[in-house]
Amino acid sequence: MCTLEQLAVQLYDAGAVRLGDIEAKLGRRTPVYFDLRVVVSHPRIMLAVVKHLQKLASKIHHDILCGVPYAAMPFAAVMSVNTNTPMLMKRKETKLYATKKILEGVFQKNQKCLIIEDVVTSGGSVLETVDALRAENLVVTHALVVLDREQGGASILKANGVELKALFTMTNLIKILRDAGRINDDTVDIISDHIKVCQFGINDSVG
Ligand SMILES: O=c1ccn([C@@H]2O[C@H](COP(=O)(O)O)[C@@H](O)[C@H]2O)c(=O)[nH]1
Repeated sequence: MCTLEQLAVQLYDAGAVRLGDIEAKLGRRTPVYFDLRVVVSHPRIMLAVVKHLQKLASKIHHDILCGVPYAAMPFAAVMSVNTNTPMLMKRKETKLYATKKILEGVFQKNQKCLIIEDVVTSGGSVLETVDALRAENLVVTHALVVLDREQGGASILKANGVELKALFTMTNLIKILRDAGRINDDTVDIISDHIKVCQFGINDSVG
């Protein structure tokens, strides 16, 4: 299995790190955006991400997996197959005809569901999935994420009874990329300043 440092560089070289003045969720601006959707085009990187997620998952008791739609669903699907763990698919919107479901897949009340996510900023996307799972009497205590942007999402999730475990934090990812010569000190400073200033709290709208 490659190291997290090697994985960070592979993600950067595959185009998963976008730098500049970028529009993020709800019209907010960010100097860095992580687009982990590119990983579906790189099976070896997919496998590397998933193996690291599986290592974290192996320390958390769970019966079933659920990826946050849509970017994390391929990660959850590959983990499910590799570890022979059933998975659920959460829809963004409830299906309007036939089954009228928000969750697809077979599950039982009180099963422990482990959430898989690509990036956490405010934690709002993870919370939407937590709410849908808990509404169906599944037990959710943990979420795994590839990147925690360290903008308050982990604390908001903790306040909602969900412990977040990340492969990378923003701080260690940009340090790895700087040490590997992919980004310079100025970029590191701009991103670090943004993270300090752009924080979410439990009273902010995280939708
Ligand atoms: O760099 C980023 C930041 C966010 N995303 C996507 O947004 C949500 C996470 O934002 P929350 O505020 O925590 O809901 C997540 O589902 C990502 O897919 C991103 O891709 N890259």
